[in-house]
Amino acid sequence: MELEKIIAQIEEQKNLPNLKLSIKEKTQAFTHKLFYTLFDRQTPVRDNLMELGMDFEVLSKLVCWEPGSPCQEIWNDYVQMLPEILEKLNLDAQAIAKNDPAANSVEEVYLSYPGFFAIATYRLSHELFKYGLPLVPRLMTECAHSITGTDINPGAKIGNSFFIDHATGVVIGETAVIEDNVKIYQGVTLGALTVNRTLRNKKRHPTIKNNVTIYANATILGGETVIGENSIIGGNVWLTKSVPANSMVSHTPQITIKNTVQR
Ligand SMILES: CC(=O)OC[C@H](N)C(=O)O
Repeated sequence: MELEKIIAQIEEQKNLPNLKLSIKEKTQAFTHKLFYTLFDRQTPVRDNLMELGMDFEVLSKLVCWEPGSPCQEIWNDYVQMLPEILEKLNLDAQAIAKNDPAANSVEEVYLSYPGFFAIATYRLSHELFKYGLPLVPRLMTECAHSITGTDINPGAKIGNSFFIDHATGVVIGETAVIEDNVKIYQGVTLGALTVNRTLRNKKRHPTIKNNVTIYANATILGGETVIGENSIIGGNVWLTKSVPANSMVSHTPQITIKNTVQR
């Protein structure tokens, strides 16, 4: 094929108004700068907030191409929300430090816990999601996903003192609701029963009530599935229906152990 034709073909398939990879790169930089502003002692808060405001202006010009969609004016309201978000994040960090015997200090939690970075990014993105800002909240949590392996949709609703330990492979869907003091471990999925476009904007991910613990690799599916408060969901459980408060749910596989020498 002639070079001119190849170029025309590639240009044609990129003919989508929002297909600008700079949006992704700028959102990643914005997410990291926000985290540094909130948690790095050596980062000057005043200067960084100014810079973030300018970064946000650039970003919002890139994503707000539909007339009437909310844009730059969000920033001032968002800054007003930061103390409340910070308070919630401190509760998350305390929940980790309080529950995990491997945590030596709260600094260690802020610096090293992938679950904390994922929750922080989720909480910071959820506010922008609530304002209706296109693309940016989703790209923020995707930035955390690529670093931590934890995929939390910015639309999920998550209460106070949320603890994700180890974090790799956790998936929390867009319409999941998680109440307070919930603990989850690596590989947990809070997902939809079926993936079907007609379920768009419908509640399709589970509700997890207060004080529930969900151990590694448990999969809980469905918008009507409610895990009652104080319940414990064991590792590898596959659950598609509700369980009442104070339930202990376990998966009991048969494991056979034989001596390889005696047989
Ligand atoms: C987490 C999950 O269920 O994902 C499936 C699909 N993306 C949905 O949101 O329904």
